[in-house]
Amino acid sequence: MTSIDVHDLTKEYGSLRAVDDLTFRVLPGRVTGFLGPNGAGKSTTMRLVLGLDRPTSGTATVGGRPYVSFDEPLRQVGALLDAGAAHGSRTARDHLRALAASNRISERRVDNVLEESGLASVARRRVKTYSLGMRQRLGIAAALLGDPPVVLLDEPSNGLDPEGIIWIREVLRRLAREGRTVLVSSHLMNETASFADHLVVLGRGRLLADTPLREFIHARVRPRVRVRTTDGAALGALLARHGHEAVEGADGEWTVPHARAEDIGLLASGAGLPILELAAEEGTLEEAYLDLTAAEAEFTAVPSPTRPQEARS
Ligand SMILES: Nc1ncnc2c1ncn2[C@@H]1O[C@H](COP(=O)(O)OP(=O)(O)OP(=O)(O)O)[C@@H](O)[C@H]1O
Repeated sequence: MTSIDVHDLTKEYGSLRAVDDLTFRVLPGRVTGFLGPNGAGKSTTMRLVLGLDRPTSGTATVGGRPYVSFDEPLRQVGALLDAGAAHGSRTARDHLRALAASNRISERRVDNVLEESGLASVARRRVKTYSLGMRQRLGIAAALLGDPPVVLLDEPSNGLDPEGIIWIREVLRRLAREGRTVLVSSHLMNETASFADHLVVLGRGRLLADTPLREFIHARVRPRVRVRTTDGAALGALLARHGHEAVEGADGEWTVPHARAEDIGLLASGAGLPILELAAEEGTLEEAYLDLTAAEAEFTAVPSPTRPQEARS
């Protein structure tokens, strides 16, 4: 089983603690979304896993070994950290061929990943002529080149067109289905919700959550029911009589927190109100994430400085 293990990991840059005593495990067979505000320490953690930086203390290993101990690392771990990493004066094909040669990967595999990433027709163009999205596709192609059991991608959707976003989503789901270990950072909550099974969330270098996606949402956002009938006012009164703290929307529809669609439907039809719309609404990852990070900001907020008029008196 090839997991990524981060144990008591700390990284300081001068007086700044970018990663603060972090412990978590990324398991195979699922996509783990790696979330957190700007500067939370996601990229630093990935760099430490990839041996691109040395930890101040603690360890980061892949399959129980430090990344630097692998002879042919691209066959063990595929990574996209910086889409600008390819040499601009090389063609995409030559870039991948050089990577392949240094890791004993076949030329056929180079053609396969060029095809898979949608770059086959532009593979002989110099990378400096590539758009952001094309560079991003090349970075993802390089990450997949060695057919590795572990894949780390930092913001893979960045710059991709809608077709590319669907493509990367399907690639991530497939990698997980094949039993690989997949860690993906993103700021796009809808996107993350579409491919992740599990989440690791950082805030100021510390672990805020390590939990399945569904549980993360359900613990923070109450499900609700949306209901619309021919008589909004009567429906509102009915809901209030039954103890529901419902909120009326602009079109006369009501949103009922903490309720089940079947209960609300029966209630309305029992009162003779024709139902025009009835839907159970799940909370979104964005709502749950903002709830968590707002709570974190509150918890760590520094006391506001003395106001000027108070200072003067
Ligand atoms: N080489 C470095 N030297 C000094 N400080 C650094 C270095 N690399 C990162 N940092 C700092 O470490 C903190 C964590 O940065 P990091 O890039 O890991 O965050 P992130 O979660 O990936 O953010 P983003 O979502 O914006 O990419 C930030 O305060 C950043 O300024």
